[in-house]
Amino acid sequence: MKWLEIQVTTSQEAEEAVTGILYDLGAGGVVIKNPNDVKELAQTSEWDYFDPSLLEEGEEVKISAYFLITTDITDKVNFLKERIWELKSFGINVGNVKVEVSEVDEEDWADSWKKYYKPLKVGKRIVVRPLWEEYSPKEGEIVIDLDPGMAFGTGTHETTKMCLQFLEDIVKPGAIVFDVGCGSGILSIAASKLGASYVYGADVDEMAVKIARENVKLNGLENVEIFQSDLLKNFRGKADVIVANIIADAIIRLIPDVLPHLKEEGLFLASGIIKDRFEEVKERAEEFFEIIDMKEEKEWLSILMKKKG
Ligand SMILES: C[S@@+](CC[C@H](N)C(=O)[O-])C[C@H]1O[C@@H](n2cnc3c(N)ncnc32)[C@H](O)[C@@H]1O
Repeated sequence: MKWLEIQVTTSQEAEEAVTGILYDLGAGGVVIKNPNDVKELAQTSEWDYFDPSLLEEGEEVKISAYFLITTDITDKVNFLKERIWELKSFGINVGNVKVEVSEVDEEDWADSWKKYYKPLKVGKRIVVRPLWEEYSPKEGEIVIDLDPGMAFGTGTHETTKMCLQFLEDIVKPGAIVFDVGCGSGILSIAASKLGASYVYGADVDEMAVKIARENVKLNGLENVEIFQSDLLKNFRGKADVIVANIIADAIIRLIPDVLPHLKEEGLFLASGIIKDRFEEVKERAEEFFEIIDMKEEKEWLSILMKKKG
């Protein structure tokens, strides 16, 4: 299968914002090559082998986004350039920006991020282990085996990390958990390993459903069911915890449907909210929920809510 790649070379400072723009444009996948992440990983990790050539790269970040070949790429590139120009006008140093478009085979990019992806400890107990890496768990650790393929959810993104940290605290033994927008299945798998009695995870994207199912199998879990759904449409029953790590627009659309699917004392964890959109999400959420906790990393927010008293 052929894809169109838009590769943006930009500064460290603009990485998050440019990545957000590429996701907004509907990228089917985004691969970020940030030499600083690799350097940090090399210093802090305990892995036996590290490809030294990865340390030789400079400071510039390369963000590659992949689009179906049918996409009108000229419109996307023009929109991207305008938005980058806007960032500049807000005083963000975007560096020496380069935007390049090329045609690539799926196999070429679907695997290219793997060398940047190593076992990752998130929160107090969870370790996300890419399928191709060895890891010996320490006492008390919960290991999630994962091959995210082209689905979102490696555990490295702030929004996923914050969800995992929250789940560690809120998933009680025997809980029923709904994972809306499950991507690679990472949060569903985490919920199951944290003691949930049953987990339902769904994604609108067929590819994500397939990948999540494979990851559930890989982890040998029998209490996680993955299916296709637009938000909560195909979910039945009520949950103790509903987690949704999607973009702000989807969260706003989802909010009114959450309450009928939540048990009386249930918790709703909404993530993937870019700070600029917080007020909008909060206003809608507070019609139904009380915000009881929040986490913030870089420009992202995760909000924990319970039914209004
Ligand atoms: C940011 S990713 C989160 C993946 C994973 N849950 C994680 O935390 O890493 C958002 C996921 O939501 C899915 N998604 C977007 N809109 C959706 C919708 N309307 N209904 C269900 N899933 C949706 C996307 O396909 C994507 O897999």
